[in-house]
Amino acid sequence: MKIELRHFSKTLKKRSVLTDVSYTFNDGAIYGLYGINGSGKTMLLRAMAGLIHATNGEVLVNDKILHKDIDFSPETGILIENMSLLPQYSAFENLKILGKIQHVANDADIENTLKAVGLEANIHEPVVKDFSLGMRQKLNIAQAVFEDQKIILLDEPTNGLDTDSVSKCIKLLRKLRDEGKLIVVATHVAEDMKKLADVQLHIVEGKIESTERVSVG
Ligand SMILES: Nc1ncnc2c1ncn2[C@@H]1O[C@H](COP(=O)(O)OP(=O)(O)OP(=O)(O)O)[C@@H](O)[C@H]1O
Repeated sequence: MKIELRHFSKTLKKRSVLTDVSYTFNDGAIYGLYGINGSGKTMLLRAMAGLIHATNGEVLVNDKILHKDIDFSPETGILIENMSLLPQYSAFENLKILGKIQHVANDADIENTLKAVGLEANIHEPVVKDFSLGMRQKLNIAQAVFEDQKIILLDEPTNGLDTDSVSKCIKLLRKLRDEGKLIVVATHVAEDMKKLADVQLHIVEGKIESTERVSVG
């Protein structure tokens, strides 16, 4: 798996939100996008997921150009802000319904993923009625990974999570990394970045200002 940005630029309302970004993301690593609010982390994830069109340049997923050769990669799992969960259904049912689109995950996969994110006690509770912010976030993480997606793009996955849950999330992502997935996580929390990312990308004003390969657990 590989995602390649080639001179990717995006202008919104006459403002450049991503400027000439070129970078290749490879599998078997966790990449951390780190930068202040508004620096362009979410936009970069959106570009990689095929959720925005380039003003200039292109994104290739496994050498296929997004919006030309393919619209999006079916092997990509995403957590981007304002995800919609079905409020009247339980965590288990939400994943079951999503899973019907691709038929990759079975009930055991769903239960195992919900356990890995720390939702085992709550999987059959109605979502909106009973779920806290952190519980909803865990379910968002679960939906991004439960179908064995080879590429996982997560925007601020630790938002709303307590310390134990952050550790669980990190453990899960490292396990997936070790299985050979390509993982990209955007965060403005320096501590999470240090614990998680094999490669840190510092995003400043819509550009990758620097990259650093570090060695984590
Ligand atoms: N629909 C839009 N129209 C115009 N500008 C936008 C739009 N959406 C986002 N932007 C701008 O794009 C820039 C990058 O936003 P982005 O959401 O990628 O930042 P971010 O690094 O993810 O920030 P945060 O840490 O707050 O989530 C910001 O300056 C933002 O104001």
